[in-house]
Amino acid sequence: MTEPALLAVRDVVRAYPLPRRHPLAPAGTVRAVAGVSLDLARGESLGIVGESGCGKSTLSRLVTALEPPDAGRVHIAGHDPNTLPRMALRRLRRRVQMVFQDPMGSLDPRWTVARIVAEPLAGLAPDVPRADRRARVAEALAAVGLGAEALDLYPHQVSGGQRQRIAIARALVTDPDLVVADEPVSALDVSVQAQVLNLFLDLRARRGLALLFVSHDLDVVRHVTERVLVMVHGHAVETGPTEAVLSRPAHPHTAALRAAVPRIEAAWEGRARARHAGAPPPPEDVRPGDGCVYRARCPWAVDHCARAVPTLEPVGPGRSAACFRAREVMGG
Ligand SMILES: Nc1ncnc2c1ncn2[C@@H]1O[C@H](COP(=O)(O)OP(=O)(O)OP(=O)(O)O)[C@@H](O)[C@H]1O
Repeated sequence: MTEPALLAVRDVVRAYPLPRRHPLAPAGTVRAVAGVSLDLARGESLGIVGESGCGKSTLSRLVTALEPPDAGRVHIAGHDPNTLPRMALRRLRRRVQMVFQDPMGSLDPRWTVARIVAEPLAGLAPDVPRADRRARVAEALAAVGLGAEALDLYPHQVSGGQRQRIAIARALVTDPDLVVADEPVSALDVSVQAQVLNLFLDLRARRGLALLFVSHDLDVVRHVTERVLVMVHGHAVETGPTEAVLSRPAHPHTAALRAAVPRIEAAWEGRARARHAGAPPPPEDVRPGDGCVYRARCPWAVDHCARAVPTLEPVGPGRSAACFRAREVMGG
């Protein structure tokens, strides 16, 4: 019998209530993820890219079963985590771990490194005897290049790069098959970003780890992933081998992301600031069933794009794009 895919995601949808602009305004929802499918095999790496607010983080919460989808399904190693009994869900969670953007925010400042890294073992792997936990923690720290001297330190006593290594060690301690990393280097100094990215590459090679890597930074995704999925307003609009997609985009949004990195960066930072001040309003130009999600911004849009919704169609080896004019965008 063939082994099921490590991760199989089909048409997942996740909607959130919109903040009301006025008490009398009708309640609405934003579809943060609007019907995305993806597959990931053991040892594979997939980058999820797109602008701020396109649904990358929501998608990563769905695939790690931190949230259930409103529609569609997520299967991890053949199991739907949202229907599993509690003990079976625990066993499955060991196999999928997450690394977040801000290690300062995701590591408890009152806990030692030893306790932080051991935490998933206590919660998800109660079968690992207490006496063995410290050895497992030391092994996970060694895997990220930290020695036993780190065990009794607190997060504020180490550098930003080391904090992210600790977060990665915590993700590795249950010996997962898949790590989902959500912007894991964007809070780090540029000088340490490369070290952490190389650590992900190294861990993949040594442990056969599958990696789902969320980032707004195309260069970062290019460095660490073999395949990429580009999102716009909750939709997957292009997917395929990373190098092929980023060097010769088939969707106008991929081309815009690639061409306008400084502009996108500025917008990303602006929105990140706005989010801290309160949730930014979602784009007004998109309604489900209202033609192509990208058409309002698309330099290539034609009348047809307002009448029909493009679906992902093959555009090359292992590649697909959701654009009626993909072949023209590719210049072929
Ligand atoms: N818990 C939530 N409650 C309400 N709205 C949410 C929630 N999480 C996400 N959203 C909304 O869903 C949309 C997608 O957000 P998400 O954080 O998934 O995007 P993102 O691409 O990861 O953005 P960023 O790069 O800024 O993190 C946004 O409009 C956001 O405001």
